[in-house]
Amino acid sequence: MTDAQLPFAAALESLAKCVPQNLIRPKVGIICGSGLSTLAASLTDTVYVPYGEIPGFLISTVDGHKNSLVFGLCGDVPVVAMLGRFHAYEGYPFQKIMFPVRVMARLGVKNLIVTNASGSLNPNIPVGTIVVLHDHLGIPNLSGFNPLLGPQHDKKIPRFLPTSNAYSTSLRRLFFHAVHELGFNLDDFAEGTYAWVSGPTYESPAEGRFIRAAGADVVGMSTVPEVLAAKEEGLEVIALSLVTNFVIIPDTYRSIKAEVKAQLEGKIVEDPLQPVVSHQEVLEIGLKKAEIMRAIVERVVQKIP
Ligand SMILES: O=P(O)(O)O[C@H]1O[C@H](CO)[C@@H](O)[C@H]1O
Ligand code: HPA
Repeated sequence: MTDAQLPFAAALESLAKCVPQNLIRPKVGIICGSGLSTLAASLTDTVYVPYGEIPGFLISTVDGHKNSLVFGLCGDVPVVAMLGRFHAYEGYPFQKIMFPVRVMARLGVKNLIVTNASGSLNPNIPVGTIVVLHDHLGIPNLSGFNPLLGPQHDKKIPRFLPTSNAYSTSLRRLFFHAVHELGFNLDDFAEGTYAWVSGPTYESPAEGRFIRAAGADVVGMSTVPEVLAAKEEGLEVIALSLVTNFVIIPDTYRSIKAEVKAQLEGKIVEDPLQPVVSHQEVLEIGLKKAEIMRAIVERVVQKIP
């Protein structure tokens, strides 16, 4: 499928039928990451449209993703939020993963707030930190799986999209002003580079070490396709990553050979518990921190000129 075959007209028509006039031209779009669907909880006058009722939309199969587009007011600003997103590891093609962003752009959205859950690779960025992305390292982009590969579907969109300016400096500035105005300490928030991996496996230690060495601070399995589509559509983008776990990157490996040798010498060898990451843990941190994220996102939306 190419972008030209995506059902834009049908999606817009179906939304126009169920969303009232005062909400159908949202100014800001929000994508809620894993466990972060409550970001839209403070919207008023809400209208929920299940993804299943929008032509061209997929169904997220991941826990913590709610499968509705919600239109509503944030103060007096009309916004649209995706309660749940689509990931490549679900077996979905990139064109379809990016489709909702392109629909948002056609509805009139000019600013996109993308959120996600991520693992930290940086010892200075603890679990629970909200990281404002200033760059990304798209591992699939570098290995022949750039989401924008394919025919140029719209001559108005540049064939060679620059990405050095992917993350809006003005929205990032608004974010830190919002943090300050809400009484939070700026030093509790971080700025960093997001490594995008395809998933669905969490990183092996060697993979974690590799992307850390390449300069990433956090890692996740989403966001970059949406950001690329948003940039193609001319949107301003801010991406907020909630660190839900540390990527396990031991300095040394436990030597099973040494342990067996010790056992053979009659020594007692402990078998320590080896921690592993789980999506449950990701969702739990999301639940704990979503309220702070919601308050800041709400304030940022109000401050967008
Ligand atoms: O990026 P979001 O959708 O927030 O979710 C993150 O959490 C899931 C893994 O726990 C992956 O989907 C990863 O990308
Ligand atoms: N790795 C990749 N994606 C993630 C992680 C992680 O450690 N945590 C949440 N999403």
